[in-house]
Amino acid sequence: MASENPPDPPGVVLIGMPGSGKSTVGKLLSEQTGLPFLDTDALIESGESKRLAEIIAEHTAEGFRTIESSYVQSIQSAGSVISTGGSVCYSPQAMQHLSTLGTIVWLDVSPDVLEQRFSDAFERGVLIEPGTSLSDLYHSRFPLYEKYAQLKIDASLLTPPEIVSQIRQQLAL
Ligand SMILES: Nc1ncnc2c1ncn2[C@@H]1O[C@H](COP(=O)(O)OP(=O)(O)OP(=O)(O)O)[C@@H](O)[C@H]1O
Ligand SMILES: O=C(O)C1=C[C@@H](O)[C@@H](O)[C@H](O)C1
Ligand SMILES: [Mg+2]
Repeated sequence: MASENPPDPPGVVLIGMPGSGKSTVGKLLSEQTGLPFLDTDALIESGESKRLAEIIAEHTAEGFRTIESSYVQSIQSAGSVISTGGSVCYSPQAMQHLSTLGTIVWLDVSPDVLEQRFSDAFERGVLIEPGTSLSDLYHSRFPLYEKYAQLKIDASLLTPPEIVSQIRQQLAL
């Protein structure tokens, strides 16, 4: 787990698997704390004027990672709540930049629960190899999320308000 001191001003950066609740929890945390909200997936879609699935289809998974990394590195909003895309963990440069914008909080949700939340991973444009399960993806990304997270929330059995409450308590927000 990363151990850098939280940045000032106290932003929050949410990372984790697709479907782990980063966007849902991020919006709620922003509403409760008054910190501005930014979703990097929305930033990319708006910048490219295309849906994520279209961008991935056009540029391949590797191309999407490069695009995502570039958008994330352009963010200047320290002191915000930033919900990231699940694949941002593949870019060390993006993760380094995010660590200057806020405390990196990992919403860890088990593959079983993720499966129940959505079954259309391919349609959503998740960077997952055909024939690979969400569970495989979870286990392959686990070490990356663990490496960059400064705070891990075991979020499988919690509601969004409960997750927000834990984050606020842990970060004194
Ligand atoms: N704690 C939770 N309990 C139950 N359902 C949840 C929880 N958090 C999110 N959800 C639901 O799971 C789905 C995915 O949530 P959300 O879009 O916030 O995930 P995400 O991490 O932002 O995914 P992505 O990486 O694809 O952007 C939504 O339908 C949302 O309502
Ligand atoms: O986890 C992933 O591979 C992704 C998650 C989404 O949030 C998007 O960032 C994109 O569709 C890739
Ligand atoms: Mg999201």
